[in-house]
Amino acid sequence: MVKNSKVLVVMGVSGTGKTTIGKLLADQLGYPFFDGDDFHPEANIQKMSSGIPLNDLDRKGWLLRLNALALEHKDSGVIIACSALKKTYRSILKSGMGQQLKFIYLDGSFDLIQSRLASRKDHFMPLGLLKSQFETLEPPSKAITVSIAQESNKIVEEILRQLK
Ligand SMILES: Nc1ncnc2c1ncn2[C@@H]1O[C@H](COP(=O)(O)OP(=O)(O)OP(=O)(O)O)[C@@H](O)[C@H]1O
Ligand SMILES: O=C(O)[C@H](O)[C@@H](O)[C@H](O)[C@H](O)CO
Repeated sequence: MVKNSKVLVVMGVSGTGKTTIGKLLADQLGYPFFDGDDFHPEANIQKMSSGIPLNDLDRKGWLLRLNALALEHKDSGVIIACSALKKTYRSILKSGMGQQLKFIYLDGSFDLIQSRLASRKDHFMPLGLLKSQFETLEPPSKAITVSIAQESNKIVEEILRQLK
């Protein structure tokens, strides 16, 4: 229920639509939206921009910052876009949150995401890192899972339906 889970983390690989869907969802629910990309230290951005995937250590401090953001908005509500690729990353994000944090997993095929990323402009994440994103991904078993092979508004409608 939205009532119990006011902190919603929109997750999935690069280009799956976290920012697009997260913003629309935030508008619908009246919660602020934060893009995890804006919380990376500069070194992480440099690394990804030069085509090198982040490792667990690179992501640790970033995930802790996002956990602090989640805790800060525990009672008021927030939407956070974060890849949250591994189970251990999701544990860090969820720390101290219990049932008040829910993951929304945007599920899509490599080919579909590749084609969307190929036409996306002005973003630091190179297309070449998509393979490593899929290799790192451990799909969540307990998440609201929605296929991205549909129009954005339909995805949001389905998420809202599953949150009820
Ligand atoms: N449902 C959709 N239908 C068509 N295009 C979409 C859909 N969702 C997102 N897109 C497009 O796909 C591209 C990737 O979306 P977006 O930037 O929201 O993904 P992201 O998961 O936030 O990526 P990143 O993690 O790399 O920041 C964008 O160009 C966006 O406009
Ligand atoms: O965990 C990661 O490797 C990162 O979060 C990436 O997923 C990017 O930040 C994001 O997707 C940018 O496009």
